[in-house]
Amino acid sequence: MRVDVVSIFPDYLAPLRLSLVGKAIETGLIDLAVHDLRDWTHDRHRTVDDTPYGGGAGMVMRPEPWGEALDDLVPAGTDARLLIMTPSGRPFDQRLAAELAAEPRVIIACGRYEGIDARVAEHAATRMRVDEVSIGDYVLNGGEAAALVIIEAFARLIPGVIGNPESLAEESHSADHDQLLEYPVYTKPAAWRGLEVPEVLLSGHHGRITAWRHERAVELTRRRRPELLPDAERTDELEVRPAV
Ligand SMILES: Nc1ccc2ncsc2c1
Repeated sequence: MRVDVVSIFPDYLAPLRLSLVGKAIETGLIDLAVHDLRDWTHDRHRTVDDTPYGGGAGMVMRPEPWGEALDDLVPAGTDARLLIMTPSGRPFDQRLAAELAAEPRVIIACGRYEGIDARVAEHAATRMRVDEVSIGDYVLNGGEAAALVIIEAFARLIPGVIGNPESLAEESHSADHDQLLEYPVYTKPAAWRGLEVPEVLLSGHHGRITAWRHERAVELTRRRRPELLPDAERTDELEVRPAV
């Protein structure tokens, strides 16, 4: 898979050369190229922003550098998927991560300031698939952190990137795990600062361990993310219990 990232802070993407994604790059599973948007400017100050039409605070990223960058990175007739990082985008989730892991080519546009001129997405959509994507409802200074999150999330799903693919199976939000949150995990020592590992996990009884883990996953999901519960596991907190 080829991944291009365009940003005015390309060094922000340096961590991608480390750890899991870095290994995938070294082994050739991922071909990563990070570009400085200012390479597609032509004025002395390498200007990438301007004041917003209609007024308002802040600055907007000019369309011309983005247009030229995408022209160079995605020649006519190339099949590519453009992800534009923006707080007003569709929520990023594991389903989208899995979709992206299967793409041959992904370009990630990291917006800054008040955002990128809307015509960039509109024009790109005439010749490639475009998704405006958000990693959550909070304030960041730009899209670079989001690009790091999204690349890690889909890169680890590419076959061969993770050593043991079985470890993908039971992770929180994975389709194999009914979208439940992951159950609590423990390792040695069996007792630590007066806290014991749940006895069932030491029992060697795999059926009981599996059941206990599912119960803990449902309990955790019900408490922290009830909207993720499958219908079969939903119980109404205010459920009226018959008087004894
Ligand atoms: N502030 C903010 C929040 C989410 C997000 N996702 C991609 S860029 C971005 C920026």
